[in-house]
Amino acid sequence: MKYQTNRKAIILLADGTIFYGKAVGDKEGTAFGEVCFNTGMTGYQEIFTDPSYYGQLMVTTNAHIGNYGGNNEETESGTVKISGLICRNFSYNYSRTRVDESLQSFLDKNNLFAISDVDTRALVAYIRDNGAMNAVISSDVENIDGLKKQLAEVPDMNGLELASKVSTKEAYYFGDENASYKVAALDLGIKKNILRNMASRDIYVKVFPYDTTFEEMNAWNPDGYFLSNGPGDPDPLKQVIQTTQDILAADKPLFGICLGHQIIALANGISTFKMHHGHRGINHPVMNHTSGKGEITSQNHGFSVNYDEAISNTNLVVTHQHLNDNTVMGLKMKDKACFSVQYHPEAGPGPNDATYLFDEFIGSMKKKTA
Ligand SMILES: NC(=O)CC[C@H](N)C(=O)O
Repeated sequence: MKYQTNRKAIILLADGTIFYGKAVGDKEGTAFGEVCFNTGMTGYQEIFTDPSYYGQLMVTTNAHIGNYGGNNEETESGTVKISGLICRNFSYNYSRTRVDESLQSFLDKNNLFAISDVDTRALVAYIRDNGAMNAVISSDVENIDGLKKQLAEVPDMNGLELASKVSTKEAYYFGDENASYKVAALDLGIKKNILRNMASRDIYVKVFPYDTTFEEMNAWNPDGYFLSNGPGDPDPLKQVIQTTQDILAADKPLFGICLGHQIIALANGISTFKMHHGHRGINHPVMNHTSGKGEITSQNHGFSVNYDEAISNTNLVVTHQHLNDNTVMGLKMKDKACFSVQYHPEAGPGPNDATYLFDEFIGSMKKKTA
């Protein structure tokens, strides 16, 4: 096993700024995407496999990545979804009892190009000041002009539809078919832990491709509907917005997480916008206006729901807000069994403050079936 790398690599940002690093495993490679950062101290495998990160270059702010290896159960989907990894110290060495392989071998299997030895603090400070932007990471350090040309062709995240890239092609089932509740989940890039959370609460889930209509899902006769998380801009997902409006018109219980939350806002005529650099980490503070308590939450989003439009919309109330910047974190419709959150109640980085939302979803289905 190797413990260090010597191959030079660069990060070239769309505005021309360059940072330097080294190619993990001495690999040659080039990867494009929107550069974003996650502040979680743990959970790197969950981050790398979260479909919501599809097409993004991930900067991890924790100084060490890979030191507890890789575990096949700690994934949010079957494959790595980030387009490239940027870190400070990549641990070729690892130590843990429940380990299946090194992080390097996990990333190699997934053909992920990663670079280490980067001044990630300077890079993150730069993104925080200048905003999220497209970038390229590459070992082809002599080819700056060529990389610049290719980078100019990478589409902007604003307006980009990506759910179709990660959604299942065929419907599938999750959980016990004799469970008390049946939920139809629209897969916009669903995380496995959402399915695990529902199955452990007596829910049998049927996961449908992102472009399934309400009629097709309703034919299975579910007790409730779920709109998942997922990558990209929510606004171009016109068919999903229509399906959501049809679910609401039929007065069925509906729960949405992250991209699903943004879709519920759009279905109510509230717009979304691209944030300056987004929220990605495992300790984001949120105010729950119903309980009056703060919650520590996991977040991963680069778009947000327009607060002024949400607060003046007569169909719904803003139930949760981010305590750092007051952005909309939760919505509830006044006369329908429909609610949503921008954060990830299913994530389990330590605090489990928000898992009560799955119980509330069951409560809303109980009322409907009673
Ligand atoms: N985790 C998610 O579902 C992310 C939603 C959306 N792609 C955003 O970046 O805001």
